[in-house]
Amino acid sequence: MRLRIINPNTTVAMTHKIGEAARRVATSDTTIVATQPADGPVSIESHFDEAISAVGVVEEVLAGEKEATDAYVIACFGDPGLLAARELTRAPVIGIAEAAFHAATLISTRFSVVTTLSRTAIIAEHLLEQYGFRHHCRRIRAAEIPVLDLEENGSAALSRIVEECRRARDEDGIGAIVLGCGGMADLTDTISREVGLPVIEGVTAAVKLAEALVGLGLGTSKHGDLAFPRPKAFNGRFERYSNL
Ligand SMILES: NC(=O)NC1=NC(=O)NC1=O
Repeated sequence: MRLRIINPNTTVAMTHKIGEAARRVATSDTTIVATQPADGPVSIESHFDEAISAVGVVEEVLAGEKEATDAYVIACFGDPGLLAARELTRAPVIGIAEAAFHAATLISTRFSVVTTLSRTAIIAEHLLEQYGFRHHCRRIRAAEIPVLDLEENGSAALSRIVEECRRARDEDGIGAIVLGCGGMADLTDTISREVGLPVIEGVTAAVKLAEALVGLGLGTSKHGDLAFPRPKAFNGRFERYSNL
């Protein structure tokens, strides 16, 4: 199968990191295509960044539809553009937050999230509510690191994430920790060893869920609200979306 993993921000180094993490867990007959939009924010740390990045996600799904793509992963913890992307394809589209929450509830009754900046915590909170996992999550913590610090060798990012994971382990009464950023895709093993709890990271969880859905012959339902958008005219810079 061909899996397109979309980094919704425009930082190529993070796309490569996400792609490598995905390839480490994918089966031998899964081809991973890791991409990012040409236009958009270098990192996603606010509602505004999310809104702009959703257009890039849509562009990447439209591109994937021209290449016989079997599944898509949206590799940003806010799952930007997830439902819009699902309307554009019959393939499964999985967000890394949604995937991580599902995986966490299958191995623990309670989990905490450790994300980047506390101002993005509300985005994860909204997703927990939307996906029905609110009562499984004890707390959404932030290591207070800008997303792109995760790309800086020698930054304090890893130590701050580990510290916050240790606090979650000791204070939250949980069985697992969810890492709240696609940029943490390469940190799972290190953090799990340091903290001594199962650590779930959304990129790898989403890849395996995508493989499972494709293996079951399941894709995005076209009955109801995820049907293809009604053809219509779009004006201005979005004219290319007319009558999709
Ligand atoms: N909570 C987050 O840090 N989300 C993210 N921002 C990005 O640019 N990628 C993410 O996964």
